Amino acid sequence: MNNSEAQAGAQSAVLQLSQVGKSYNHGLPTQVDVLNGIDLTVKPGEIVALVAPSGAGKSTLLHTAGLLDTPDRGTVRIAGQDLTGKSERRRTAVRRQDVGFVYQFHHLLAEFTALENIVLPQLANGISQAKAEARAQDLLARVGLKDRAGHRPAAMSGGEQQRVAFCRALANGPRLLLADEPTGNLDPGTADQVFAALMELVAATGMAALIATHNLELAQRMDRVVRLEGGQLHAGM
Ligand SMILES: Nc1ncnc2c1ncn2[C@@H]1O[C@H](COP(=O)(O)OP(=O)(O)OP(=O)(O)O)[C@@H](O)[C@H]1O
Repeated sequence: MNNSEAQAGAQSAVLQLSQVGKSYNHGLPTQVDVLNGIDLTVKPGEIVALVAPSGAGKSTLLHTAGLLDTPDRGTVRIAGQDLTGKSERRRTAVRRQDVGFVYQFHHLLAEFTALENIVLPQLANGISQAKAEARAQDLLARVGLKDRAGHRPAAMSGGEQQRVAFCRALANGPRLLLADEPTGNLDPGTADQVFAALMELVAATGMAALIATHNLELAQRMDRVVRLEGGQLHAGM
């Protein structure tokens, strides 16, 4: 790749981490470099699997990429904007607009229906009730949950709840989806269904996705696998 190709690639990237570093010193003389020179580019429509041994820094990496945490070194760019050292207000605005998160446990609001859980973040973002409901219905239909719109989380299976959590993460049309073990709590068959729904959503929206998983079989089905170990990213498992 020549310089202008590298620049063009960087410009079209949704997420670009350059030489990102993060250290903790635990109050001890020895410092732990959890992230040490991380370079990662994720483009629109690309799903990248992040695999890592427990404690390797997977959550730290996802939180840094999603602007929930700040790196000690290096730069984090989302949709071409360098957000390193920018105000918390600006970072929060970009996070709300451009980043969707999904966790191992769905964290849906128990007293609200599936539809309402997907509508609420849109209302908070200034979208009208009618538009928000239409989008929520559309997202639910895409993940095969059209007839569960009126169900509360307690009346849905684990896999259904997690599919609703994906819809909620996508409610405001983020460019980047970050997921931390989104199928970690599900049996293999359900994990498969949830993953298929995720693939469908990424294909339909052209989002970029970085998905941390311990499930190597699912990881292999993504576009690319990166492994975090010793503070660095390596290609493949
Ligand atoms: N706020 C903090 N202060 C000090 N050390 C921290 C802090 N957050 C994380 N660590 C340490 O950094 C390392 C990476 O933590 P992180 O939560 O990112 O790991 P992980 O790969 O997500 O782990 P798991 O897969 O077990 O959830 C761990 O050794 C952890 O103890």
